[in-house]
Amino acid sequence: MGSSAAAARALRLSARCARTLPAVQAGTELRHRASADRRNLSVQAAAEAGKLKSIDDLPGPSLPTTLYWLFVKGYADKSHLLQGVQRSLYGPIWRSRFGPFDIVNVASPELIAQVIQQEGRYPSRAELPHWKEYRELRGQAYGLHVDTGPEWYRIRRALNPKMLKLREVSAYAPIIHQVIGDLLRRIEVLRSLSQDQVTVSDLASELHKFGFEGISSILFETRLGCLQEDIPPDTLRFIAAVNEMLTLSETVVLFPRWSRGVLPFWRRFVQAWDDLYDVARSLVDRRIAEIQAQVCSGEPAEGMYLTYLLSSDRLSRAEVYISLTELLLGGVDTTSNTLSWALYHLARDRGVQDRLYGEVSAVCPDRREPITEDLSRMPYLKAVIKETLRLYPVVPGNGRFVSEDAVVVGNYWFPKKTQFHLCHYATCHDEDQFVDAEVFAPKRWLRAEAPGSVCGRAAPGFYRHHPYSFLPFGVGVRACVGKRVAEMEMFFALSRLMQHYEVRPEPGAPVVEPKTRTLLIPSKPINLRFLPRA
Ligand code: HEM
Repeated sequence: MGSSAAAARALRLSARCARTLPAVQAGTELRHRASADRRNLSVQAAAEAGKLKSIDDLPGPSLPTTLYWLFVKGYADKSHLLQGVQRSLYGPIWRSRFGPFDIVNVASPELIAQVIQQEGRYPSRAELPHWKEYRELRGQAYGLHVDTGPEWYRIRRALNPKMLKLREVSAYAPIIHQVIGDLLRRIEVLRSLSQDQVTVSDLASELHKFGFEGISSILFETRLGCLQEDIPPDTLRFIAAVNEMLTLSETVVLFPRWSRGVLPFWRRFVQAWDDLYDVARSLVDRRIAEIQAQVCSGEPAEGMYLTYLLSSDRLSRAEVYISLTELLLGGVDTTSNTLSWALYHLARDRGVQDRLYGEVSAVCPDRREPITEDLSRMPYLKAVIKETLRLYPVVPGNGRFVSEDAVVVGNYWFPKKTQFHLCHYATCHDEDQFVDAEVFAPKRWLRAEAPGSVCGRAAPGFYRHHPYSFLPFGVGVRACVGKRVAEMEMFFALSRLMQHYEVRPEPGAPVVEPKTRTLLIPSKPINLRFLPRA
């Protein structure tokens, strides 16, 4: 264990030495520091003058109250709902303490904006001591989620260009369409095997395979065949490991280090991470071998994401492994759950589905595959995805660990190293921000439409929600690196599914509520009927 941790440290040190910040950047950093110091002095002065309250003045539940809510009232897997309950009890900012956590919850867009504005140059979501411990145990690089400060930023800058630039991401359209073609064939097979010849059961699990195939075809430039009849064992292993790791991550962090050998959680957590990492590493290695073979035979080594990352030479091999593991981890459940919820609502709302179908067939007649340029003429398609993410933000609560400076939020002063929890689920479901907040109404996102009613109720101010009340991909330099890829996958998949099928719920299908397992996921299987369009 000691030697692998030392290897990781050596790797990080050598990376640091090789990439000393250029003078210009250092200058900017000094200026940034100076202005932060000035702000800090005025914050400190205000606090000392007694104008500001302190963290100890915040309202919030005691430990027994929290335990009561979680385990007696049953909010343990519905922590997204607890945000709204606690906001109504304590107001838009409150403190909760639980095990090793001491958290300041923020549940109004104005206060969330204040936290983000003070997040500093290298924002951090949360300290993940148990993820760090695992990486040190295995001698791996830290990667995006664990690394902090300039080290995080260096990795992020290497990953951004082929993920966040629209022009670059458009190059992935053909491969995404190929994968969607496989999804359509898979749906045909599943329908034909079902009792009534139209139902696809547990849609979310099928869309997980689609999500895995989609993102890995971009990242690893390899088709894995996740949507074929015989699903590759590594795909199943990865999907199971994501579930296990995310579930255990919430538990492991509560227990002290000495319990690692006594309780079963840590061992299972390590095994889940091993599976995630091994799958990603073997995909990277497979592609590297292909590239080497291409180069040896004089062929140009062309590719998409991984080829670019390797050839840019900005990350060490260990950093490439962990970055690809993290991109894969971020890119499967997020898009697949969002698509599941979108289809779930479209099936229940014929009006919305007809309108979406009308838009898709007007822009892409005769089932023409949409191209990136078509998307600017599909505002309703975008509105459907936005509305889905508003009702079901996959990341229902985000974090900011403000480590560099003291900050002021509301009229409270917080010392540095305060952990903030940004309650996005609560703000997305806030009636003050979104009229008829619990109703699936994509048209609320269409600015061109005259303000009217969502469900028969007049709604002046309809569109005027605060921009920080809806941040499904986060915000600022730390925002989701896969946003553009995710949107493209979801826009194309949904429009092609609409071209081919009308979706309907099973007769007597139950209402499916979301539950929290770090991410917001369906609490029961979603089964839908896929009726072929004429
Ligand atoms: C519906 C789809 C998705 C949603 C709603 C989503 C949402 C988010 C959110 C809220 C964050 C935190 C941002 C912040 O702290 O401000 C995040 C981070 C991240 N996402 Fe996504 N995501 C999605 C798809 C993807 C995809 C497809 C990928 C991979 C290609 C991905 C990879 C990541 C990574 C690696 C991070 C960490 C970035 C960092 O810490 O620098 N996500 N995502």
